[in-house]
Amino acid sequence: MGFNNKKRKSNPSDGNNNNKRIQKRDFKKSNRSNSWDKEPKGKRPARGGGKKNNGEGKYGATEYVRENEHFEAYYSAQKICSSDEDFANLMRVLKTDLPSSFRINGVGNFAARIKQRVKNEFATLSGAGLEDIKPPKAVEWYPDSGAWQFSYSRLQLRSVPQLKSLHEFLKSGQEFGSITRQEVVSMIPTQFLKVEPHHKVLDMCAAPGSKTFQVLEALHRDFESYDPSFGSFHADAEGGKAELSAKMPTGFVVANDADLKRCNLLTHQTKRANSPCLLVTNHEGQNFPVIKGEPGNAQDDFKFDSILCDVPCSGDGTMRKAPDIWARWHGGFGNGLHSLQIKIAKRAAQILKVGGRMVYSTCSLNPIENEAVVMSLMKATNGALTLVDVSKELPNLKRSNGLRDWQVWGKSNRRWNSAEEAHENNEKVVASSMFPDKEFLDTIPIENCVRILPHHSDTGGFFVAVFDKVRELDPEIETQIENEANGNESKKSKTREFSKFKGLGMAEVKCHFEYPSSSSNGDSGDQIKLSLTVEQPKPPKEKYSRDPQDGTLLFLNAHGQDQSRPGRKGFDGVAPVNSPDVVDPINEKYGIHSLQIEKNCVTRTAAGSKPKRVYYVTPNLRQYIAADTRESLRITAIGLKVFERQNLNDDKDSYFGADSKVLSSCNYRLNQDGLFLTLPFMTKQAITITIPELLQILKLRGLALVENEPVPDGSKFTPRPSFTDAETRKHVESCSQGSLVCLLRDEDVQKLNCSRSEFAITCWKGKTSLNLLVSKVETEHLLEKLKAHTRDVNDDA
Ligand SMILES: C[S@@+](CC[C@H](N)C(=O)[O-])C[C@H]1O[C@@H](n2cnc3c(N)ncnc32)[C@H](O)[C@@H]1O
Repeated sequence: MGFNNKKRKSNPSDGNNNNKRIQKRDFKKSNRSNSWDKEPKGKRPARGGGKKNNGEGKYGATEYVRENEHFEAYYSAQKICSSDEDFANLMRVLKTDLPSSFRINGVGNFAARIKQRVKNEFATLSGAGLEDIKPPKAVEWYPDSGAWQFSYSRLQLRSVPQLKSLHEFLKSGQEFGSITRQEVVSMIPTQFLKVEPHHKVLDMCAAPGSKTFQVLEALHRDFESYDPSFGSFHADAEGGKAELSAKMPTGFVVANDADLKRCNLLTHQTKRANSPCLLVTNHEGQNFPVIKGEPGNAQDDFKFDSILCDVPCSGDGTMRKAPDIWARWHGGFGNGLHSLQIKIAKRAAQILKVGGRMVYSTCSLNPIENEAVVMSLMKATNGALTLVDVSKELPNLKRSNGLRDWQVWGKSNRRWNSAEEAHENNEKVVASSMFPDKEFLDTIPIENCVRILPHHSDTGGFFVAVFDKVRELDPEIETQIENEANGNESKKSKTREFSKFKGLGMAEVKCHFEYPSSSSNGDSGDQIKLSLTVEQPKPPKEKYSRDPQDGTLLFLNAHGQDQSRPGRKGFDGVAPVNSPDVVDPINEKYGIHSLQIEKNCVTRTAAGSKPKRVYYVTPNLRQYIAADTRESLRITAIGLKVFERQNLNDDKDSYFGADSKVLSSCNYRLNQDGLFLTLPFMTKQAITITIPELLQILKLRGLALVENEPVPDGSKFTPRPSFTDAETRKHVESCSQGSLVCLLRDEDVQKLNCSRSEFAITCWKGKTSLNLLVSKVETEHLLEKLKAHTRDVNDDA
């Protein structure tokens, strides 16, 4: 047996080192999970052994040895199954590949059609090559057939002709955002969280964001029936605005992760939800900042209604998907992150509102990461939390109860009777909090924890515990949690202070403090080592090279008002942007004054430069970040992009043949993703077109303004047809150059039985042509959707 654990530091209980190791592995996995064409996770040889042969395995990749006597002995001793037979069943299923699964995204009117298609077309697949394979089936416990599971391998998906359309559907659906590939068990915690549209939610360990996406869906659930009316084109524009504000969630979600790269991945994954209620932050969960400023009471700490702690863990519940774990697993596999998991859960309990709900989850089978953490949390919070009995919730979900007793083993695969015994034998990571405290356990309903075992419903393994907060934490416990967090934070601020000169072309002095290992916060009085390094200046980074990390988060402030909170300053103390330059031209161009950009939008910019992108943020989320007067939140993404600067001075000066003099009055263009939000407020730059014109624009990615006038098409000029309808021509003429929106006419919307927003597209009017400003993927999707709608109409006729 070759255990690949040599790099593990001797004291993993602080979590940091192991954390990084596990994060790195997770990150690779999540990248791989984006494609339906790539090999299954874990189909790579584990360093240190576990490989069965070098030949081609079942699905064209190396097969793994899926056996580990210590694993079997450990979990048999933990009695995670009800009988020997049940355990044998578990072991059998653990050694098989995990079926694939996906969730149909509830956001958007398209969801119902997708469900219908899956039910009618894919759930009934049969024929040659599929004899031994069950067709996709709806996940029993997931509401409204919103989640599906199937067992085709990727090779089968690619090569069996009957599966071709399913394969295409999965690929394009994932890319466009109508479905999300997600493990069935990973869908569970958010269901127990019971998010309501008015909830302020914190997802503490959120990347890569599959659960955040579910939270966003829950927040936006009333929004699904929203169909914007457009300022100048709809008789009931005021009604449209009222509907927008009635259906826009008043809640929001803060999606946090300790790993910056993974925060960016999360931003990318959740972009498809088009939500102005999302804030992405980059903190260690255990140190997540407490913001002063509960609405209406600036003195109180801000508390969340719902908190999800999907903590980093050893992940041995994912063995079916990541079979390399078999070779690496040992008796101490679940010990390394136990202390960190407790710290994260305690911080969550502190910043949860009384009456709020918190869900703790892991993809581990291990009681050390599960029941032992729950026990420690319940002890630490001293009655402020109740461990909720959720046996009546999600009634079709097969599960078993939390364990009342368990054993603690070490990496030598020995069982320890106490932390002292383990320490004497050099297993320093073993902590007393890992051992079941029988007396205390008798006082809590630990069986209320939910264990999902892979053989219950042919899934991965998972653990969930649901807590309701029934009273505030005792003040001394609050102080203790706060001190732990502040201790860690103070280390960071010292480093920050010295990197103040970053990017100014001066030599940088970097200070590194090393605290004695016995101290978590450097206050122990033992010697602290300080080392200094001087780094020569690097060439300044290009501004806006990434988005949205660069620059400082600022509130737009059109007329120098709102002095109580003029703007969020960066560490370099830049002042808010001179925003009339931004706000006034946008208002003028799109007639969008009533959106109140200066009040509702934020941007990131460096001193003296114009913002590149303008993001809409819902009022309560804006209030939350505005309350962060100490600027302790490290924000990596926020809100929904509604306008984007069109740079007229670079090589796109004559963008699509537009006149730069005309455009320089407003060089911000509309963003397709934010249309549902901007449209009801627009009184200019929106036109209606016919169905054939829409079809042509989508197919040709634009139309000429004068018949057959050669128009720029990438690097060459090609003649394109023009608009055929006289009314459309009049509309196009009435708009100024730059970005505008094309919509279907009301009668066509009715004819196609679609919503007005479904086929609203942003275009760019140049001197000679009108060009699409929608990505290629989205264009294809719109085309497909338009064809489906017209087919339906023709079929009905
Ligand atoms: C199990 S994954 C979360 C999966 C995510 N909830 C989802 O459903 O997509 C655990 C995450 O915790 C993050 N993490 C590790 N240590 C952390 C800490 N101290 N605080 C917050 N996040 C942490 C990792 O970067 C990783 O993204």
